[in-house]
Amino acid sequence: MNTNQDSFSNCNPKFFHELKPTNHFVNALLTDLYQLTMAYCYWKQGRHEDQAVFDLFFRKCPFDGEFAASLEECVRFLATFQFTESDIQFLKNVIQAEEEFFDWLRNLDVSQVVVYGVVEGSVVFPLVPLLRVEGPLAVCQLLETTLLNLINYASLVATNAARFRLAVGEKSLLEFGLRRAQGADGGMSASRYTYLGGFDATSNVLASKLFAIPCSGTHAHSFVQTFSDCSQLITTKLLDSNRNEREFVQLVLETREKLGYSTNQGELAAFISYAQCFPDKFLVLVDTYDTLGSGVPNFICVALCLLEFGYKPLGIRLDSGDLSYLSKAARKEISRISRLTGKSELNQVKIAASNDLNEATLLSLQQQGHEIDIFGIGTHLVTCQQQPALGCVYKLVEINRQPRIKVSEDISKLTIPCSKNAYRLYGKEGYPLVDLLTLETEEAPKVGDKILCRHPYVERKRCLIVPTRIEPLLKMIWNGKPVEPCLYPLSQLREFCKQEMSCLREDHRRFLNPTPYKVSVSQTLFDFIHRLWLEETPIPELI
Ligand SMILES: Nc1ncnc2c1ncn2[C@@H]1O[C@H](COP(=O)(O)OP(=O)(O)OP(=O)(O)O)[C@@H](O)[C@H]1O
Ligand SMILES: O=P(O)(O)OC[C@H]1O[C@H](OP(=O)(O)OP(=O)(O)O)[C@H](O)[C@@H]1O
Ligand SMILES: O=C(O)c1cccnc1
Ligand SMILES: [Mg+2]
Repeated sequence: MNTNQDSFSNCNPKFFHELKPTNHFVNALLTDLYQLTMAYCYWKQGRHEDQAVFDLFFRKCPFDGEFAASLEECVRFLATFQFTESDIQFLKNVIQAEEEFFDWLRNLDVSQVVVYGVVEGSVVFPLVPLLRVEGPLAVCQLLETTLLNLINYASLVATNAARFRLAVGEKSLLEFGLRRAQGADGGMSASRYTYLGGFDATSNVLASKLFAIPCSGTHAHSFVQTFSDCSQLITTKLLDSNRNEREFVQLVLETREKLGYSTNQGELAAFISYAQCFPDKFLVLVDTYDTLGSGVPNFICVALCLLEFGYKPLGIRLDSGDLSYLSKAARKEISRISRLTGKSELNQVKIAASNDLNEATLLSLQQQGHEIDIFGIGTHLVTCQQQPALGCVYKLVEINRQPRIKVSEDISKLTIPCSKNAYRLYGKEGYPLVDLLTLETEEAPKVGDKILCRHPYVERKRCLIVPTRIEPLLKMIWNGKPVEPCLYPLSQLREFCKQEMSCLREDHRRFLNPTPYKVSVSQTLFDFIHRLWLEETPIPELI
């Protein structure tokens, strides 16, 4: 397996003035038309400078917990937000507006915008703002679509990765999804945010370079198929670990003879060729012809000879069939030969498995028992087949210091009005117990106080908590310019994410019917919501 960890990180805060979105498509025009039509109406009404507050949050998730991801890209987007002359010329064809509106757009910037966000890699729960965006109404409105686009998939795929991590425990997880991802950006984002969510490496070379992710991979079936027999090998020799050139192919053929294997000759030639190129990274795909009848025996022959030459073979990859059965059978044969030859190092080789793996197959494999050490996962990871989109929304909660609410028949679609703060309250055992939303103007909750936490909508649901620790969740990340520190190396975010996961109580983490984590509001905010709710809903007259 080839692994490259010598990548650079582009997260140095010294380069704030050079901040640019990673994807060239991310700019002020990457938005929905309706943001611009609304902006025009605000401008016509002279309301574009009204002071607005928007919350970006999600309402429900399958996991009862998500990871916030892509905050760095939000900052990068804000750092370059402007309409270019060519954007303006294009927009003149799209919306009928007065010339002065386009002059206003031309000079628009986000210098008056303030953004608070939860730290990238945090576990976040429904209704808690991932971002709180404050500033002039029109420009805050214009940010909606792009911020949602940046956060939704990144957070979803990071969460999906964390679920795969939960399913396999400490085993290695490789991301193989580039070929199946939704376009180039989908592939790049998947590699980046699945690493954040707990994968160990990616096969995506560009993502490895740009985001400093360990790069890892094996080979495809085509490589095996191109060989017919050992006569195609350009040399029969190999340098041993002491740099002495020695006959290798003959030794492999003799080993095969001695062990009594009758295997596919082309496959054997392919494995020898791979070993000659990567003698210390020998991990080969064994299912091209017959996993147990040919692939595994061929691997064993070459691996034994590599050991003889002073190298440590890495292992095999299974890519079809019953992965539980095949991994156990392969391990058994490897152990048998290890005992037979007295080569105990052979027993240390790893078994990798791939082929349409998803959360359900991983959990089932755990139940059945298996000998797999490394899982390579592509399609189901990057496409998030279990929940293909995260439903973060961006809602107005305050205008000119006046609270705003969105009323809905569906109680889960009510918005929580006002500019708010969010706190995570921890209990005696050290686990987070609830997230508490308060009015921004309220005093912060204090450790040791008895705090009444109310369900935002259901009157009878409430609890008292005496927190042993309180973490404010929203930190200022943009104040007309980036607020330091807001950019962290991906590896640091990954560690943080791991730590966040381990802090969650077991019953919140389990796959089947997890206990919902409580997101509450203070008594003051509760009263506020319910008063506003009644005020904004007309009383129907029955006739
Ligand atoms: N022990 C197992 N328990 C549950 N699911 C498994 C197990 N082993 C493999 N799988 C899954 O079963 C599916 C098998 O795929 P499929 O029916 O296409 O056969 P295949 O092995 O890929 O055959 P092919 O030789 O055509 O590639 C894959 O999604 C794989 O992840
Ligand atoms: O199955 P995934 O989770 O997407 O993982 C990546 C897959 O991509 C590769 O083969 P590919 O699917 O291109 O061809 P194959 O299935 O015929 O081997 C690899 O062999 C895996 O099977
Ligand atoms: O390196 C691999 O084994 C690999 C990479 C991408 C997709 N499937 C497998
Ligand atoms: Mg496949």
